[in-house]
Amino acid sequence: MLVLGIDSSTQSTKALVVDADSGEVVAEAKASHPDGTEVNPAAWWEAAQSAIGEAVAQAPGRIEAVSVGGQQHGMVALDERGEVVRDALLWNDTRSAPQAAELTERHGAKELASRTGLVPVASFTITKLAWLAQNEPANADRVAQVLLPHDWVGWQLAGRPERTWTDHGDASGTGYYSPTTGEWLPEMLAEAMGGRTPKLPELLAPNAKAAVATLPGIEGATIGVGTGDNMAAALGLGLQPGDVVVSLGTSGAVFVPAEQPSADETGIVAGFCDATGRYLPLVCTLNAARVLSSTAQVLGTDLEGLSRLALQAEPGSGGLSLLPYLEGERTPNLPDATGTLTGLTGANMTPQNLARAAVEGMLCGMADAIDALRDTGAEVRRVLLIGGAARSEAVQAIAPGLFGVDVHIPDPAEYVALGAAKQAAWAHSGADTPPDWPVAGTSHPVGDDTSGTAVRAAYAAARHQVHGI
Ligand SMILES: Nc1ncnc2c1ncn2[C@@H]1O[C@H](COP(=O)(O)OP(=O)(O)O)[C@@H](O)[C@H]1O
Ligand SMILES: O=C(CO)[C@@H](O)[C@H](O)COP(=O)(O)O
Repeated sequence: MLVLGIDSSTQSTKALVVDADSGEVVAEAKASHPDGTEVNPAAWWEAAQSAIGEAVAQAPGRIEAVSVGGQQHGMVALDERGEVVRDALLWNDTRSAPQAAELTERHGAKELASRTGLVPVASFTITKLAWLAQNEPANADRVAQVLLPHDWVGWQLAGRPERTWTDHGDASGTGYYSPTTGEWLPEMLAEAMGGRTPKLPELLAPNAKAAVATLPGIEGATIGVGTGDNMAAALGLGLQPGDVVVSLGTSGAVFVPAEQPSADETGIVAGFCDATGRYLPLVCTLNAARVLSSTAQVLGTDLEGLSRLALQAEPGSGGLSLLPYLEGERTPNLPDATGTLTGLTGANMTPQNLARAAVEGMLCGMADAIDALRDTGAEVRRVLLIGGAARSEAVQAIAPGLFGVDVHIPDPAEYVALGAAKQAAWAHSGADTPPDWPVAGTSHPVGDDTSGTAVRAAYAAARHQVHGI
């Protein structure tokens, strides 16, 4: 039986056709999304149709089920007719930072963490809706329903039926959902929207059959409930207790499977649900893979060239530290920050040191995130490194020393789309548990590499010097 998994993430849509019995990927395709932190969802649909069309054309049979994993938190506001009211504001759009601060001021971080699992930052959907209500009231008046990116793409696959739906994983990133009760908090949404009460999608179980596809090429396929991209990656990897994932895509996301919901009032760890009915505490930065591509551009090289240069420099980059807040930052909560390179001298300002400082700066943020998860009681047995930038040799070589634990690199694959495919197979089977597909990879033991301690100390000192934290 063949199933289709879709990853509608920040930079692109990926489609994988997977053999549901073996977990083997039999066809795949990708289509780009436009740049920017506000995007017309029509661009996601165009990319989805293109990637699905190409993948399905290579598939050796009929697609029985499909699911969508999508970038989390994006605000997709629809009017009475189901048309988008304005371009979606994405998770990495920081304009709603003042609304996040207002919400926290009004309710207190402790209360919000215990009610919603989150302390608001500009990424979360609720702050974007509050921004809309305050800045575009005429648009806010037209909002009849709010969806998340994966909800919207799944709804298009089904031919835009009357019913809309979502899952608990992606719902837990809105700020108007309770991970402890598993229900929406419509009063939070109404308050953020100045008393307006848009409809919310129906919350479905992780293995629900949500709808039936109408898209030519996959007509009649069961549509699974879908989920957020990080929840889909966790499902695709089949995590064991103590497995911490560091996902280096547009965002740097660090997460671990958990049996209980979390409520971190510091706001560093977001208390999300996963895509199996359990939980996924997660720390997310705005700056990951693009730190490397921007640095490669400055150095006049490509990503392989950047990796080669970085590996020619010594740990510590000759005294350079890069605070990589190129898009502002979410963790730490510095929405207006810019990047800073500290420690420059005539002697150390080499392409090799700059390249290594970019890799170290990106990974130091991830190492801080692993510590934050540990601080909430999470067991850290090993790190699994995934996402586009995990393909970099320099990243693979430098990560174990900075993280201070063994790093496992699952074979390069689209784990979000694979998790979505697994969810589709689960929904189609009606089984109690998702299928167990093998994931191959290579281990990079930390050994006696202690160079990371000094690198992280220099990075922390630079952050303290520049941002006082
Ligand atoms: N070999 C590599 N080295 C470093 N970065 C890479 C490499 N291959 C891909 N990337 C980066 O990975 C990013 C895409 O990763 P992906 O996980 O697909 O992101 P997203 O899910 O946010 O769309 C791009 O920014 C790309 O430049
Ligand atoms: O905001 C978060 C998680 O809270 C991001 O992880 C988004 O879900 C986007 O992911 P990528 O496109 O970078 O994979």
